[in-house]
Amino acid sequence: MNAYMASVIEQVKKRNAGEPEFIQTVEEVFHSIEKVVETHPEYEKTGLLERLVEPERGISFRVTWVDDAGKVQVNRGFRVQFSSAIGPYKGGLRFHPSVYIGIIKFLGFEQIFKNSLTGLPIGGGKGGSDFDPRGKSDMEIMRFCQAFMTELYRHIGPDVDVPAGDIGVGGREIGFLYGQYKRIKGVWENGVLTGKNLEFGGSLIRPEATGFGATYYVNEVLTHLGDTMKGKTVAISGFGNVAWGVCQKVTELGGKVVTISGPDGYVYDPDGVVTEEKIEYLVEMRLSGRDRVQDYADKFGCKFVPKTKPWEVKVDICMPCATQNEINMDEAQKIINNGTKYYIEVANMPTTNEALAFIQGKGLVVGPSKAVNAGGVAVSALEMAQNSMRYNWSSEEVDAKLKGIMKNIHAVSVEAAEEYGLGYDLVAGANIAGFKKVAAAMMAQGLV
Ligand SMILES: NC(=O)C1=CN([C@@H]2O[C@H](COP(=O)(O)OP(=O)(O)OC[C@H]3O[C@@H](n4cnc5c(N)ncnc54)[C@H](OP(=O)(O)O)[C@@H]3O)[C@@H](O)[C@H]2O)C=CC1
Ligand SMILES: O=C(O)CCC(=O)C(=O)O
Repeated sequence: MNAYMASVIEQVKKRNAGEPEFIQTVEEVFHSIEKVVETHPEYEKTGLLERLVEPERGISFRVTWVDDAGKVQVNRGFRVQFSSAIGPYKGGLRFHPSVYIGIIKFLGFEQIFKNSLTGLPIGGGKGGSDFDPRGKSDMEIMRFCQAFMTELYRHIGPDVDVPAGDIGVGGREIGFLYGQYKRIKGVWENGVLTGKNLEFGGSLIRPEATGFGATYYVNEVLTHLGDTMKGKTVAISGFGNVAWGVCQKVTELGGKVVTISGPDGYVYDPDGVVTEEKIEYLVEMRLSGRDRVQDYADKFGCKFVPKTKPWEVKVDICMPCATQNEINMDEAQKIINNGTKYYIEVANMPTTNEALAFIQGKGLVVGPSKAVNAGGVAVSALEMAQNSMRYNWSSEEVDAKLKGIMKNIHAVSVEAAEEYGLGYDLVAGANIAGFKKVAAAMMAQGLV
């Protein structure tokens, strides 16, 4: 790596010691954009990379709430407003016990480039809490969300920062958060959050957008390579919001998802998660708050493998849909041994940098998460547009726009990789295309 970029990485490591996920994503992006930075000496003169890796603003706050037993609970809340170079900060909220500032910064940094790739005017941000929703009653979730928003409201707004869902945050939580925002502000500003229910300004297709978008992206890859989804077997991890959207769209396109997974293990369903009943059951399992995928195997009479990830199953396409760094070198080796041809990241940063390089080195076609899962935030931006217009598009209209956005993300990634002589490298292409737009906006806006 060139001296300028190496020195910025050194600084990132020093300043953010104890935040390995954040350091990992910075290294991953820098690895891809080296050739771009080399042809733009003005980036070094203006400290562009140093500015890019430092959030514009970050807040950490106490969230005090009372559980059903009357006991006072204290959690930690975060919002990192990473970059407003191309639009208001935009990105989800994650409620999970593993959340700490390093997770929020890694997700916020990824969001900058992902949001840029959508072609829509949205900057990068992310937030969340170490609150564990598992086993909590609706009332506990509501009290937590109200307490969280009681601090967050002063930092967000439809033209400032627009949070949405991520792991542990779905329509129910967004509803409680919006109710509290409205109560405090006393105005109808539903563009402040996305992922809302339809009755108060949500967009059709938002719940399924990440999974649908990911599948549209895979379809672009297959078409580009003269292949098709028809008859393909697909392994996925996770069983949440993203996973069920993938199951539904893969089925529609003629493929078959044969695995799902949870913290308890994975399910192998050779007939595929293809019927409406099975897909609806995934949604039910997630809403139950039990976080157990074995329930699916028990209900539909298929194989359950405890405490194991699904990558040992032989399939044509692997699509990790659960969480960060779920694929390390051991899991990557299994994917290679199975002769899988397409490795498509859907969860945010599901692959360690070492495993990603290994998989790419073995010649698999790799779709990077920033590009593949961008359909979720893209439809969130369409929700913002509908809220501003005080109007709703039909599901056909939103779906057509989503399809167009995913097609374009693939196309600009291909073009960017080719421009720098990198061939069909979708990882580098996505990073370069996302970065170039943000860098151009930063250069035009002066030293901020
Ligand atoms: N929802 C959206 O619109 C978008 C989501 N994504 C990404 O897609 C992925 C799946 O999201 P979603 O469908 O909502 O999630 P899921 O409902 O599938 O839940 C994630 C799963 O990952 C498990 N997990 C294991 N380790 C961790 C960890 N360290 N942190 C968090 N979860 C962990 C969780 O189990 P356990 O709780 O037991 O650990 C849970 O089963 C995530 O990476 C998310 O960031 C990306 C773009 C948009
Ligand atoms: O819809 C959004 O604003 C954010 C989705 C998200 O958190 C993500 O893209 O990882």
